[in-house]
Amino acid sequence: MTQEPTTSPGSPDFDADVAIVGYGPAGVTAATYLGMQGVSVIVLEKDADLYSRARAVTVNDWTMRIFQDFGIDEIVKRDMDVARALTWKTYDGKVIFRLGFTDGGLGHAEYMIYQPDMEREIRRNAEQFDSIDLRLGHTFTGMTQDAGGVTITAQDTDGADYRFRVRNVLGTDGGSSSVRKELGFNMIGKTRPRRWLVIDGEITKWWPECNELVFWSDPERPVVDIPLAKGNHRWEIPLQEGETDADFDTEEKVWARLKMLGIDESNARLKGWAFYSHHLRHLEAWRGRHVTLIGDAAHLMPPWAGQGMQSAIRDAQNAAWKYALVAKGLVAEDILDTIQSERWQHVALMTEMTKQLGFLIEADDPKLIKLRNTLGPYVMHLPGLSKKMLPNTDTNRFEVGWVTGLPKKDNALGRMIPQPEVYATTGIIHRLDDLLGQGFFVLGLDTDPREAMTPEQVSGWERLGARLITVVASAAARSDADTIVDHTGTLRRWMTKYGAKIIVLRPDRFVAAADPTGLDVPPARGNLEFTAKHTSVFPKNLREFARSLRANLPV
Ligand SMILES: O=C(O)CCc1cccc(O)c1
Repeated sequence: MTQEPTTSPGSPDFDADVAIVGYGPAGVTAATYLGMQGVSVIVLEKDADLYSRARAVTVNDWTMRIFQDFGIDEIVKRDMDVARALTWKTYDGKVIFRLGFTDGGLGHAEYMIYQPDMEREIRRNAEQFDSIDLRLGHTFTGMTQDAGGVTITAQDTDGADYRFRVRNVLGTDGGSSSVRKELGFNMIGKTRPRRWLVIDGEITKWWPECNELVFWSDPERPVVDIPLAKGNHRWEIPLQEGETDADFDTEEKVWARLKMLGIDESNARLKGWAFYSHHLRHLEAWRGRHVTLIGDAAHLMPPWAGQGMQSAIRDAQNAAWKYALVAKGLVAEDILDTIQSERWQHVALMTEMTKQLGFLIEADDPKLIKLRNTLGPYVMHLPGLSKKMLPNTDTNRFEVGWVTGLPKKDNALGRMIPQPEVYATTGIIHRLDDLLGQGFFVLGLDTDPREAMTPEQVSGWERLGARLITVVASAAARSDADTIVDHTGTLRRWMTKYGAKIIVLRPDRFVAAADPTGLDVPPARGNLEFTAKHTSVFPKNLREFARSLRANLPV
């Protein structure tokens, strides 16, 4: 049966402003941000129930900052354990490499998670938004695009066909994305030849190292040994030459492999196992007219740095506020091109970093192993190594996107602002984001932004809903509703480091504009055109950029 499109109040030609296809962590993140803005969303998710197996294992400070936006960081944390380090060890106990997680200044730690619990919580939170029309068990079957929008065809839980119409679509339907297939977009890249057996269990009796994240680095028995939250545990084991999935088709055979690691039925309960091939693939273009693909639908990386799901969540954050501006008619749809340009830089870096970490476990050439085991213990003491090798505030940066001007080493453009504690007129201490809330903010250091900006700049940002705020060192300097007190001096040091008295923050906490580079609202495509002319500063294309990042990594 084909139902005719219905109309929704507020947008007579559309059933909703946005369709989200896929309700994994990226889909929920995007839907939540849009729901918070009252933007109407139809979500299609083919599975009726939450996927019960853990896939992602960790979240870092940026992802937690997103959950803080949702007001649920303290809630999800109850089901998480703080992660401290990644350690590569040999079975005789020698530590060949160790990377500690450092405080990136974003206001959160790194956590080990149990994905089904985390997902249940973010889904539960999203239920509060009336503008989200969640259709679980509904399958996306196709779409047609025209100048005004997209008509989507879908199947409901009874298998009945129907269609509806939206302005824009966000494809968050994972590695096997139907939206991507419908667009006819193909990913480029490689699939690694090794197949991995991934075993999930629950600890029933403690064993040494059961709470340590260890990459057992042995050519015969390499294992990624991961303590998940709440007593859950995961072992990632590459299949050896000649082994196939069929060699692990019974519990007995899976136990036999675990027993080689010293784990048996007295230590753990087996919850399940699966086989994975690791992909290094991405789309050259994420956007096709009114449709943008993000997360695994646009890029795939191996798991060793715990960055796959998190990259998808960050893509969703980046996309959602832009989709909201477009839905409200505040910025031209061209802004959607900056989702890829901004996010690809970070995704490429995370992919390269993952490959480097993978080398430390997958190496099977005896010469390389010798080199790794000899040099690793020295290299790991190099100052600043974990800052180089793990995601942090410096690498969170983007250079090509929705900013006014050209991001450079010594300016604030495209950087995520740290999150110190601050207070306002009540004197109650808050984390910065909690005090600000969602939206655009113009921050003036000891300066009322209105006095430092042109009336056009002020009205341009206010049109996007910006609040103008003066940042002072102490309440004695000034105290009114538009003042925040940076009593730790963190914002002052950060802005001063980048030579800015005024910065404009986007809803994702990245700097869109700053003095002295310029305080105008960026054009819809930001500096995309502008950077193309600056090939001496920016590589000709982003693949080349990823290659240069790889060359600059320390191992
Ligand atoms: O191999 C995996 O699945 C991820 C291991 C991991 C966990 C936590 C942090 C991190 O950087 C990597």
